Amino acid sequence: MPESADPRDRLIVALDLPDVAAAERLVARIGDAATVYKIGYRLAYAGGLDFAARLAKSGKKTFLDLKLHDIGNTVEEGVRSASALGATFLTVHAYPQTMRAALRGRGSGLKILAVTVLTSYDDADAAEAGYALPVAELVARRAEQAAAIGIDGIVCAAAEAGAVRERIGPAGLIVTPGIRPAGAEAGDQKRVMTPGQARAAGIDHVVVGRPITGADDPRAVAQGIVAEMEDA
Ligand SMILES: O=C(O)c1cc(=O)[nH]c(=O)n1[C@@H]1O[C@H](COP(=O)(O)O)[C@@H](O)[C@H]1O
Repeated sequence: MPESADPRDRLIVALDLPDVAAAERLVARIGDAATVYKIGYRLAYAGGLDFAARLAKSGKKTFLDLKLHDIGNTVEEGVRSASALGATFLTVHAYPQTMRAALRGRGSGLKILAVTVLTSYDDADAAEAGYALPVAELVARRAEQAAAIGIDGIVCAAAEAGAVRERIGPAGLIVTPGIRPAGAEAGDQKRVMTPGQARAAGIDHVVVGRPITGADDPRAVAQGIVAEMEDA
């Protein structure tokens, strides 16, 4: 994994907020304590894509969490459009057909991250959805396929980081949501670790939303997460 020059780059703040005004307020409150922001469904469908382009132009790194999965042509052209927004990261679901199409469509500077198994899933959820493999095996299988295809990074739970690193090698990125500072509510996250545990497991970036967006002092929480990973 390429050592990040700036430890703040290890934290990706999920801007899961109702509108651009709220996102602008949060980014301003966090200030220089964070450098990477993720725009997902909630904000993307509320003007967040234009905001993401502006945020990138302002010098922040942006992560378009659109979790693309469709027929090849639609994924390829969708990634091509997304590449024009100046983002650093974009998610697709880790289906081989989708991953191949995403690589065909991406512009320079955009890293494609493949979502293996959502961190809200445990083995029972995977079985309910019709997957024969337990989560850990499905993550490993998808990481192996992603590496063979040439995908830039993997989204998984920190619990799977070791198995994923074995399959993608040192250069691949491991990005882990489902991160909670000690004592924070897990909510709908089922595969959870603290920032320090995740860093010790060898991840490159953590994704954190509600512990920051819901905090009285979001800047302090962001600083604490970065510091905890520095100490791990
Ligand atoms: O692709 C993602 O970012 C993602 C993948 C995954 O497996 N689990 C997951 O929680 N996420 C996202 O990471 C963020 C986690 O938010 P919090 O649970 O509020 O910290 C949300 O924006 C999720 O959409």
